[in-house]
Amino acid sequence: MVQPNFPTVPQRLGLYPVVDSVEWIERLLKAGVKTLQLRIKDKRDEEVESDVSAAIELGRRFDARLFINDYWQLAIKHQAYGVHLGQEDLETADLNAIREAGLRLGVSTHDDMEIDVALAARPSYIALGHVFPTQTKQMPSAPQGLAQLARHITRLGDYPTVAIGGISLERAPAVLETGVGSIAVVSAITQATDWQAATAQLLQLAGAGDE
Ligand SMILES: Cc1ncc(COP(=O)(O)OP(=O)(O)O)c(N)n1
Ligand SMILES: Cc1ncsc1CCOP(=O)(O)O
Ligand SMILES: [Mg+2]
Repeated sequence: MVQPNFPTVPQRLGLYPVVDSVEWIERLLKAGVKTLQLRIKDKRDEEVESDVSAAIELGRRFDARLFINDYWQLAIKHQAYGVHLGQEDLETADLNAIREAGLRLGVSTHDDMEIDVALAARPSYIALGHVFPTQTKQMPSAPQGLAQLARHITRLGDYPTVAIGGISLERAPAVLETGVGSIAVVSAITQATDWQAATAQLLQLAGAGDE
């Protein structure tokens, strides 16, 4: 079986909130979250650098696994725990630079072919999505559903995996049943009427990740 060729992550990353501000990062760290992502879209590096560096600093202070979405050069510059990249991002990012800087790498996939591409890069984890319909991001493909997710998890064996897309509190147990090591969520937390209660319940279900 293929092994990561990037610094490793725990096999189970647990609850993995994906949020778009330093304020959310700080709140979630204070709530006990240990794996999380700063996902700011469509801004220039100069516009996001102070947020990226503040989030990384917070992640370090709370001894958490903070991934930066897309902005891999800033992630290297400020020494993030890791970077998350999609399939198109893989075409332009300098993976050797990310590896040599000691950052973990997560890669998005949506089907078997994209899993082949991701495995060729041997990242630290592979994200599988979108599992259910989502309002958060326009997706060009159909949701893969639980049966396909379970098939992908079986295919990937011990490789660290993350499920994403439409995962609500109600759906989380069935997603975790597939054996996936982590559930990445946006709206389940950021749109919850009580985000603290939602985070606590999701942490209870998925855990904060292995040490
Ligand atoms: C954990 C996780 N999985 C998937 C994604 C999506 O990444 P990508 O396909 O590059 O799309 P954008 O998030 O950049 O719009 C993610 N961010 N995190
Ligand atoms: C960023 C991303 N990538 C695939 S689905 C998704 C959004 C997930 O958001 P939600 O948890 O609100 O469905
Ligand atoms: Mg991306």
